[in-house]
Formats: sequence, structure tokens, C-alpha cells
Amino acid sequence: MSKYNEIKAALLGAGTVGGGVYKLIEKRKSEMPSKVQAELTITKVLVKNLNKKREGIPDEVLTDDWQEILDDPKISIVIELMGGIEPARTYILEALKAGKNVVTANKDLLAEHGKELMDAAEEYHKDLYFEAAVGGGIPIIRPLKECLAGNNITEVMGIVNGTTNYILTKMTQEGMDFGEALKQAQELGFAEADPTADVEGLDAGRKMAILASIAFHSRVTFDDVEIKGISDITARDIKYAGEFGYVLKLLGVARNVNDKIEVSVSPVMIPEQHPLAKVNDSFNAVFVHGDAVDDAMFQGRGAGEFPTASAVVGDVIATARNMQYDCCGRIGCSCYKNLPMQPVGDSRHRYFLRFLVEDRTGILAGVAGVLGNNGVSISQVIQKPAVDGVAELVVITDKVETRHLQDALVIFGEMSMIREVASVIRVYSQK
Ligand SMILES: NC(=O)C1=CN([C@@H]2O[C@H](COP(=O)(O)OP(=O)(O)OC[C@H]3O[C@@H](n4cnc5c(N)ncnc54)[C@H](OP(=O)(O)O)[C@@H]3O)[C@@H](O)[C@H]2O)C=CC1
Ligand SMILES: N[C@@H](CC=O)C(=O)O
Repeated sequence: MSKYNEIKAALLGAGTVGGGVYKLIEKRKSEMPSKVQAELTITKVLVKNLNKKREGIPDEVLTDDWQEILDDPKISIVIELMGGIEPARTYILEALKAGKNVVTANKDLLAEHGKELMDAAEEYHKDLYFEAAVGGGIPIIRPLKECLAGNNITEVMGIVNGTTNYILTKMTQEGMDFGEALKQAQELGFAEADPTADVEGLDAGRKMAILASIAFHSRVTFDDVEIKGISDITARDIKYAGEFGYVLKLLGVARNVNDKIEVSVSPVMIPEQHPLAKVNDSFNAVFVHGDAVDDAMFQGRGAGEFPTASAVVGDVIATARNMQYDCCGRIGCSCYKNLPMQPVGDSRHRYFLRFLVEDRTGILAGVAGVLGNNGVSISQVIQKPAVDGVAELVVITDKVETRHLQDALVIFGEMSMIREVASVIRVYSQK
């Protein structure tokens, strides 16, 4: 019989991440007494389908009955890895109310109901950790909440979705088509249950809402984030990016500009020499700018079984340690400000515009005229010869207020010389 007491935990979900967490806790089992002065055991695993074969998880711990976990007073940590809003939200609230600590990787839930969950954790003095919800295996939540707590953070920016970074990397480096790259990302366990959330930027939007809330101490929800995904990105856009010396990435940007917050997710052309341009495959990277630390960068695998399990198990160990010292619930909600959001039209960016135009003279002058009349100046141009009567004109603008570009786009839509504005993509520029 062990001299240590036993901390019992339950897993909700045994998919990509849940399976990884079970295996990683088993792998570290013998070291747990040294790490947390207790044995740590997963005694129950909640799943939907009891008949599915689970590699590495014994059948006897599986259950499809949440009540069995909730009613078990010996289970003191609930690890939610089912995903989605319901029943995850209800289960977490019930677990906290029943006096159990919670670890989750569920960004969908936190981006929408973060305040409600935090309030419940505070009310019942329990831990609610969610390191894996942003950046997979990268430590970023606790560094922001704890290590960087002495800073006034004004910018958080980075690549926060592994699936889209994998897709864009494969399209750029191997000329792979979008569908094939997405299929591979799904097979590798990076993608969400519905990969639309990845491809359309929703997953990254949820993560940026969570990061911005923590960084700026003001609640930002998913609805506050301006979002554009990568489903419209074509091989031609990627090729032109290369011609101009850029690499295309799905970038999340959160800024506090004079106490107004702007948060966006969109494809951005990044200079080839920028550190983010070299972050490939399922890797994520997050830049943080604080008044004391200056610039800090966090990089690592942003998705997948064991990178994500790494963050979840770190949270479970932190919770177990807090339990030993009776200090659960010490890191609660840090949103003590109520800052307004900056309207999207006010934000300033450079843009890449790709036009399909009639094959005749005067097109560049016409396009430049409309842009100029709306206060948009051009910094670079590429014109391609016509194929089947349609020519291509590509311009990169200087930094403009987004509303001015939007006004110009309306006028382009009415010009007969312009067949289509095929792409409008942001180009990276310093603050
Ligand atoms: N995959 C990744 O790389 C990352 C995922 N995350 C997040 O982690 C969470 C889990 O993701 P992932 O492991 O990929 O998801 P999966 O789809 O692979 O697994 C989900 C698991 O939850 C179970 N489940 C779903 N709904 C219910 C329910 N109503 N009752 C009981 N069990 C249920 C499923 O059961 P069954 O097996 O029976 O179907 C399955 O075991 C999500 O919130 C996701 O956003 C975070 C970071 C990275
Ligand atoms: N689907 C997500 C998984 C991790 O959060 C991603 O691809 O980043």
C-alpha cells in the first residue's frame, strides 16, 4: 500500500486529446508522487459510444453515464475533452458546484461562456485551468496570467490554428491542393470535429478572444472578433505572395490602441524574413508585447494528440499540487476592466488586391484613380498578360483605413473594365 494519498480524476472524452491525456498520465504514473505528493489515477472515462475500441484505455473505466462521475465524491478533478458547448458547459458547471476542479481544452466554450465558468469556479473556490485551449502544447495562458502579470500588454499576435497552418504550408511548399492538405490535417488529429471551424478562422477567432481577454484584462467574446478564413485563398495568391517576397499565414492580431481593443483573424502576407513566416506545419507561435518585457515569443506544436495532452496534463498536475496545499481557485478571472472594441473600419492595414480585368489600356490608371480618390495609395504593382481576353492586375497598397478600401471596393464592383476583384488580402505592417 502506497504511503501517498490518491487523487482521482475523470476524463470526459477519449478522442484525439482524451486518448493522449490518458496515455500520458499512465506514462508519468510512477513520477506523480514526486511531482504532486500523491498518486494520480483516472478512474472513469466518459464517452458517447461504449462500443468503440479505445487503444490504451481499459474497458472497465469507460462509462456513458455522466451522473456516475458527478456522484462519485472520490473524483476531485474533471478533465473535459469532449468539445462543443453542450453538454460540456452543463457538466463543467455541475462539476464545480459538486466541489470538483476542472481542466478543459474547450475554446469554443470558453470564448462564449468564459465568464460564467470563471464565476462558478470562483464561487466554489475550485480550479478551472485551460492551457490547451490556445496554442495546443505551447504554454501561453499561464505565462500571460502569471509570469507577465507585471506588464501592460498592448499586443498579442500570432498563428493560433494548426490545421490552417498545416494546409497553407503544404500548399506553399509542396503545391498540394487545399482539399488534400485538409484531409491530411484531419488524419493527423489536428482538425476540429467540424473542420469548417478551422478553415473559416472560427477556431482561431475563439482563441484570440480568450488571449485578448486575458492580455487586456477586459472580456472579449467570439462575436467581438473580426474573422476571415482561408477557404478563398488560391494557389495564385500564394504564388503572388512569393513573387512579392511574402508568405501567406492565417494571423490572429489583438491590439489595445489607446484603450480601445481590436481583434482580428485573417490571412496575412508576411515578409519571408519575419519569424512568423518560418512557423510551419502544425506549429503555432504567439508574440506578446508588454511595456516591461518588450517582445516575447512562444512557439511550439499547436495541435495533435501529445502536444495538446502535454498542456492538459500540466494543468492536471498544477491542480493536484493546489489540492495538496489547499489553494485551489487562486487563479481566477482577470477581466477587471471594461474596454470598448474599436470599429473594424477604423483599423489600418496594407492590402494585396488581385483584379481580373479587361484586356485593354488604361486599366492601371483607372484602378489607381479610384484608389487615389478614396485616399488609398499604391506601393507595388504586377501586371500579367491577358489569357482568353482576361488580364490580371495585382497591387499592394500603402497602409490605409479599412473603411476607405471598402469604399473603393464598392466602386470597383460597378466598373465594367473590372471583371472581378478576385482577392483582398492583408499585408503585414508594423503597428
Ligand atoms: N485535436 C486537437 O489537436 C486539439 C483539440 N482541442 C480541443 O480538445 C477537445 C477535444 O478535441 P478532440 O480530442 O480532437 O475531439 P474528438 O472528436 O477526437 O473526441 C471527442 C471525444 O468526446 C466524446 N464525446 C463527445 N460528445 C460527448 C458526449 N455528449 N458525451 C460523452 N462523450 C462525448 C467522444 O466520444 P466517442 O469517442 O464515443 O465519440 C470522443 O471520445 C475539443 O474541445 C477541442 O477543441 C484543443 C487543442 C488541440
Ligand atoms: N483544430 C485546432 C486544434 C487545436 O486547437 C487547430 O488546428 O489548431
